[in-house]
Amino acid sequence: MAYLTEREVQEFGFKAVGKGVKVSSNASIYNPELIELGDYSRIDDFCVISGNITFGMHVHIAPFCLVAGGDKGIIMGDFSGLAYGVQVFSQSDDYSGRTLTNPTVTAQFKRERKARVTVGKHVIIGASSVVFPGVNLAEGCSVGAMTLVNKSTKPWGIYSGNPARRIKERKRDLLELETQFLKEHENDSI
Ligand SMILES: CC(=O)SCCNC(=O)CCNC(=O)[C@H](O)C(C)(C)COP(=O)(O)OP(=O)(O)OC[C@H]1O[C@@H](n2cnc3c(N)ncnc32)[C@H](O)[C@@H]1OP(=O)(O)O
Repeated sequence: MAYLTEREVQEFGFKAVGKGVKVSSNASIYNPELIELGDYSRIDDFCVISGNITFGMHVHIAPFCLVAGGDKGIIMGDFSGLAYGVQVFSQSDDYSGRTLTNPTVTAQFKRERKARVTVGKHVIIGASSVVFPGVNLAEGCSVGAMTLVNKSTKPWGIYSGNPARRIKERKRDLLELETQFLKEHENDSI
């Protein structure tokens, strides 16, 4: 994958950018002045990243994801990630028929639902899943491929399906590995 150089990342105009951040030269980034990227976070090819967004450290966005932060924002915690083709929305049109829809129509004829999305620490979301506005994916959850997450989750569960259901408890072994990993990498410099 072709990533921007460290200097290009620094000069991109992000609100904040940590060390070791990688951004693909094939990603589409809008409103960089609203986007904060934590240490070692990585955005891969053909993603669209826009609006108010905060990534913690070691956040990974795999190819073909959409992260649409809008006004309300999307916050992703440390060590969280989106697999291929995940779409996270912080706003959506009114599908009931009470208003007009789509971005070619002015705001007075529409009623968009806008609400912040939070993706907790260590959350991983499987390929081609969709996350709706207002959802809080609590710390430690994993989400199976092709899942529709339309409601907030409780911590450390494995969720899948349409709509998402808690199918299993997620192990917390990774917390011990996190401690070891951070210890091993504490002297890394980039
Ligand atoms: C960066 C990268 O990782 S790139 C590759 C991206 N990887 C992915 O997207 C993989 C995500 N993983 C999954 O979807 C997995 O199936 C998991 C984590 C949801 C569950 O895996 P396991 O814990 O091994 O569960 P298991 O395979 O036993 O499935 C349990 C049940 O849930 C069902 N199920 C599993 N995954 C899904 C899913 N994504 N959607 C709907 N149902 C599912 C199974 O069919 C099974 O149902 P059954 O009991 O009626 O037979």
